[in-house]
Amino acid sequence: MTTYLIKNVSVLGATPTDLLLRDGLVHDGAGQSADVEIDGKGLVALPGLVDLHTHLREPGREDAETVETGSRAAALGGYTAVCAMANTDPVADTAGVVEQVWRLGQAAGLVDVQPIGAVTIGLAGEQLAELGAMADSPAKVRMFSDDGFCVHDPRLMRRALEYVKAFDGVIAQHAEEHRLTVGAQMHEGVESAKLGLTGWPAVAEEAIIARDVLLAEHVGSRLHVCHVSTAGSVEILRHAKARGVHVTAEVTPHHLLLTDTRACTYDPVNKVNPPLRTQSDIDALRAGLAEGVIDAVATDHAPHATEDKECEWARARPGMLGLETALSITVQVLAGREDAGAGDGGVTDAALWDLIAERMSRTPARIAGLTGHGHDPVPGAPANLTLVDPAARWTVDPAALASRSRNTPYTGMELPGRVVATFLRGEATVLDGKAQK
Ligand SMILES: NC(=O)N[C@@H](CC(=O)O)C(=O)O
Ligand SMILES: [Zn+2]
Ligand SMILES: [Zn+2]
Repeated sequence: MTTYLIKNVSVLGATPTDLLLRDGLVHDGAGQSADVEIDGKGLVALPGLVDLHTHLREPGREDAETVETGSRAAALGGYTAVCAMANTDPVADTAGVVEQVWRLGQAAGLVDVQPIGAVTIGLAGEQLAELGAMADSPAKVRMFSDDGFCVHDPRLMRRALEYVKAFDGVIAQHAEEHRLTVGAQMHEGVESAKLGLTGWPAVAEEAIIARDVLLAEHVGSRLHVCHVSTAGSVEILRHAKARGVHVTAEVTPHHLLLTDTRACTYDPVNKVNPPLRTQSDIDALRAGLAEGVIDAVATDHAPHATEDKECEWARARPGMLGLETALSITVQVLAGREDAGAGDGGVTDAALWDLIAERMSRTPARIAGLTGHGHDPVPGAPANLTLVDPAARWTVDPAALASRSRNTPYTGMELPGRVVATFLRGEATVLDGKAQK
């Protein structure tokens, strides 16, 4: 196995050091030699990023993404592990399907692919799926979600929360009161009124989060809230955490940056669930993320084939790409925030890099139970890490993305921070910004 010596790299903004990667571990590189030497000057070493919410589309929609193409996009984005959502075709609601996805991830060898199991059979919200069998499978599923749909029946949600306690599992909820979002096309507010499109009100998300934190408290289980998008949701989560409820939450990069005014383009690349909200929601989400009321940034990478996106708004599927842009967007959003203790976003901005490591690697690894991930790249740690050039700016070109789909909302935007290299158990998956497989 190739050994790597990374010279003069700043680990999370600290004074530059040399790191040696050998036998899948990080070692002190001082005075060492290796097969490949990397000039780390001006680069920041972060723990490999961990995504709690990725749609890989295999099995079923391999024309939009495969486990392999999605894994490549993830590695290029600085990720070493992704949690693959269950809304495939067939749905990942059996031990057989989750094992298949897990094996495809192993075969691709670019990131660790951790399948998420469905909560209910076929995501239909009627009968619990075989949660125990999925937990016992080689994929060792610990997180379950009907994402795309909400587990609507409170009795079923309660039973799912109770069931997964036996193996320290967690239910990840797509919080949407469907009866309030019938026909919804975008956020309900001033912009939807102007455009005459049916709105998806904030209360449809908040009502389910409020119900679920109470259920989680009642049964003493772990709840995770997917793609939190409103200021009111942040308030409910703050309240629940103060009460000691075992709830965690994620926010996507697009909900931290983009607003519902994007709908006026009628370009379905801006259509997503939950919908893009308002600037005051963004402000509350950013504050919640800095404060820790929101635990993690998760991409909700949702690739869609051209025919499902390049059509009229009402017919288009919701969802946007995220893996290859998440780190840059998060740096842009967090750099310079005083409440985050963040400085200029440069190589020595230790407060920023620590916050990024916390929200994009350590905490998501802990929530998903991925014990080999989320460790700072210091001697003794597993060599799952990424090297970022904070001074490099790049312009998003959909044609240059590794994802099989093209539905990025960031086309033409110039973003800070470029992933230079990613290592999975000491093996380079990305070098010089290029995928190695
Ligand atoms: N986020 C989306 O708009 N779409 C997701 C489903 C989901 O995350 O709810 C998808 O699978 O395409
Ligand atoms: Zn969802
Ligand atoms: Zn999703």
